[in-house]
Parts: sequence; C-alpha cells; structure tokens
Amino acid sequence: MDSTTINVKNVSKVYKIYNKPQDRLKQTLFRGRKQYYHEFSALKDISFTIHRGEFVGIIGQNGSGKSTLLQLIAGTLTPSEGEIKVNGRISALLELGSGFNPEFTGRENVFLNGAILGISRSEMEKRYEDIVNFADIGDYIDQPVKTYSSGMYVRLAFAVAISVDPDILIVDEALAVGDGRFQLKCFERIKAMKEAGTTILLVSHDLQSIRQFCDVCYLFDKGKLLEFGNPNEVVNHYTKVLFSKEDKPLVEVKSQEAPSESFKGANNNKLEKAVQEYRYGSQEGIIENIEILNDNGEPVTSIDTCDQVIIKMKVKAKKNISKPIYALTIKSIKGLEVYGTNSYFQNYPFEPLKEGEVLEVQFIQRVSLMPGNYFLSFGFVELVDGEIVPLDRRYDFFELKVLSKEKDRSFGIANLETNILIKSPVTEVK
Ligand SMILES: Nc1ncnc2c1ncn2[C@@H]1O[C@H](COP(=O)(O)OP(=O)(O)OP(=O)(O)O)[C@@H](O)[C@H]1O
Repeated sequence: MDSTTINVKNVSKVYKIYNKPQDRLKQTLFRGRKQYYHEFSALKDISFTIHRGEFVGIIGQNGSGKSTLLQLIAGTLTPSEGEIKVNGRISALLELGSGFNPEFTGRENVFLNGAILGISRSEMEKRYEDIVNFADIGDYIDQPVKTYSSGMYVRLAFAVAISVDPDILIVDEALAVGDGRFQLKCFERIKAMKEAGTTILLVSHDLQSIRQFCDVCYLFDKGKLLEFGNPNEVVNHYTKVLFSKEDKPLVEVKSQEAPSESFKGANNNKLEKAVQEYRYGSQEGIIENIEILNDNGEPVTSIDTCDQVIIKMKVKAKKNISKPIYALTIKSIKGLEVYGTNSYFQNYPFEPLKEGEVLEVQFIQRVSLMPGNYFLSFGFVELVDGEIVPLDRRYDFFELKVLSKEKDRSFGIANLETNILIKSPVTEVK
C-alpha cells in the first residue's frame, strides 16, 4: 500500500492585498481593467511528501506561511499554483474561532462538526460522552460557544478533533492556549493516535515539544521551505534564523573548517565529535577548545552518575567584547533540555575582553543525571543593547555517557539519589 498521506507539489499561495476595503469592490466592478491590489506571496513553490503515521512538526517565525500551508492541506484555502493530494480523513484544529458556530452551544457544535466530517448523528452520539469527558468543561457544554474562554474553546475543539478517528490530525498552535495539565493530556492522546497510525501535523513555537515528539521537522522562512529533517537538527538551525539580522547574517561553521580544532578526550585521542554538532555565530569571538575532566583532572567521555566534572572552555576574542556571556546546555538524546545556564543568568559580572585576548571558562558540574547519553552544547555570546548576539554557538558539541554506579534500576532523567529507609513496624501502645 502506498504510504503517502500528503503530497504537496510546487505549491504557491498569493494573497491579494487591498489597501482599502472599497478597493475590493472597485476591483470587482472594473473586472481587471485596473488593478486595485498588490500581491503578496505567502508560500513559494513548496514541495514535500508526508507518509502515513509520521508526526511532523512545522516551525518558523511569525508570518513565515505555516498557517497558510495547514489551511491549504486542510482544504480551507486553495493554492494559487501547484497541487496538493491528501489521502484520508483530515481533522484540523486551525486558529481559534474557526470550526465552531459561536451562537450554538458546545453540544450543538459537536454534532455540527461531526456532520461536516461526514459522521452520522447516531455515530456522534456514541462518541459524545467521550468528547465531553475529554473536554471537561462542565455545564458550559450547554452554553453558546461565544461565552467560552479561549481555554474552554480549545478543550472542546481538541476533544472533537480527536474523536472523529482522523487519518490526519492537524493542530495549529491551539494547544498553547490550554493549561499545562490539558496540554499534557493532549500530547498523550496525540502520541497514542500516532501509534495507531494517524499522521500528525503540528505547528508550534514550542521547540521543546517539537524536539520531543516529532519524527520530522519542517522549517519555513518567508514563505519558503528552508529545510526538513531530524527535529533536533532543524531546531538548532532555526535558532540561527532567529538570531540572524538582515544587516548581519550569522556564519555557519562546518566542523572540518572549524578554527583550531583541538578537542582532546581520554588517552589524548582526538574525540569522535557528536555527529550532529551544529555551529554558528558571527565568529567575532570563538570557542577554541573544550575539555571535560574528571576529579583527577583526566579527560573523560564517560562518567558515573552524580560524579563531578570540570568543563574547561577556552575562548578567544576577535574584537573588543564589552559584555561577554558563557553558556552551557545539557540535552537528553531525545532533545529534551535537561539543564541550561550561563554566566549572565548566574549574575556573574561582565568582564570585558580585548581583541586577541584568550580566556578559560570553567563549568564545575555535578552530573546528577540518570545513566544514558547526553549532548552538551556551548555558547559564547555578547549582550548588545539588551540583545543576545551569538559569537560562537556550538550545539551538541559533545556526547557524554553517564554510567550507572551500581545495580540501580531507578528511572527518569535527574538522579536525585533518594535514600529509602524502611523501618520495622511500630507497635501501637493501647
Ligand atoms: N487572508 C490573507 N490576506 C492577506 N495576507 C495574508 C492572509 N493570510 C495570511 N497573510 C499573510 O501571509 C503571510 C503568512 O501568514 P501565515 O499566517 O501563514 O504565517 P504563520 O507562519 O502561520 O505565522 P504565525 O506564526 O504568526 O501564525 C503573513 O505575512 C500574513 O500577513
């Protein structure tokens, strides 16, 4: 069976922008003899294929075209050029306000949505209790939707969207409106749907969720698909897009051309670098060298859980830097940010650097992490007019192996080293 669920081929979307509402009317009257609008390309020649059961994350800055794309796939917009083929039933949670009639009650909207998706009333009645339980909005279900808070609205919209057994579930940022507990419940449900073969498209500015849940991530910028692939890598690249300025684009440094690469590991062997190291920055200051040493001052690539390491980072200023900041982030192998800190967050006073100056920064770190592999990222940035300017960022530079000390089968990410005391029963005195 063909596993293709969505095929987008050379799709562009052009919006007509009218300066004044009356221009739209004039345009109709003059029937093209004069143009009262200008065109704006929201999506430019986009092509990709999504396969059955994929969990796709879509990211990009405001206005990059994400919602337009989802609406095109959902069929609520038509492309100006190109073709979209969708295989299966789509259930879409697009922007708030779409999908429900505000004058109808929650209950009425549930059945209305079912009908729109071609589900009979009797079938919807069978699902109704589940929907109400998931939404958990109490008596509001019998109130007009226009009286709902945005949180209540999302709860009901999500409950309906998942109840219709879609082949493709599209979620446009809507979850961000719900409270934390509800978001978690939604993600749990989305994961279960994915396991069952549903294809999921999620637009989100929550990069942690994208890293954690998605199989593949698409990055849009100014209407173009910049890249797609491994969520961790694409999210890393996205931070570069976010920090780049029109007048001062940041440089991407490929590992092989990285300046004075002298990273040393155990036995002084040159270490195998984390495959997906991603490096960028203005390069007006560089991270020259990083060493991870154990308590005995020996370079290590693996340590026991809860051991302390000293991470030495050598940086070089290529210009005068008045407010330098030094940063460390630890991520799990699945991309979850376990911990991040920097000298600024820790209120370390700024010590200006002169051009050519070389400095060693030490992160003294107890690694209270459960056994597993973790990525370490490093940053050398500058604060300019209250804004962070990346000089040299080295994401996922190093993969650290944390080993178990004894036969401890505790689980989780943080090793909080609980001591369990079991006391013999206390006999009560009558
Ligand atoms: N109906 C419309 N008419 C004219 N321009 C539009 C219309 N809808 C969207 N646009 C423009 O198209 C561009 C892409 O918008 P879109 O909503 O798809 O971006 P987005 O990536 O979803 O942004 P956000 O993260 O802010 O939701 C924006 O510049 C927006 O102003």
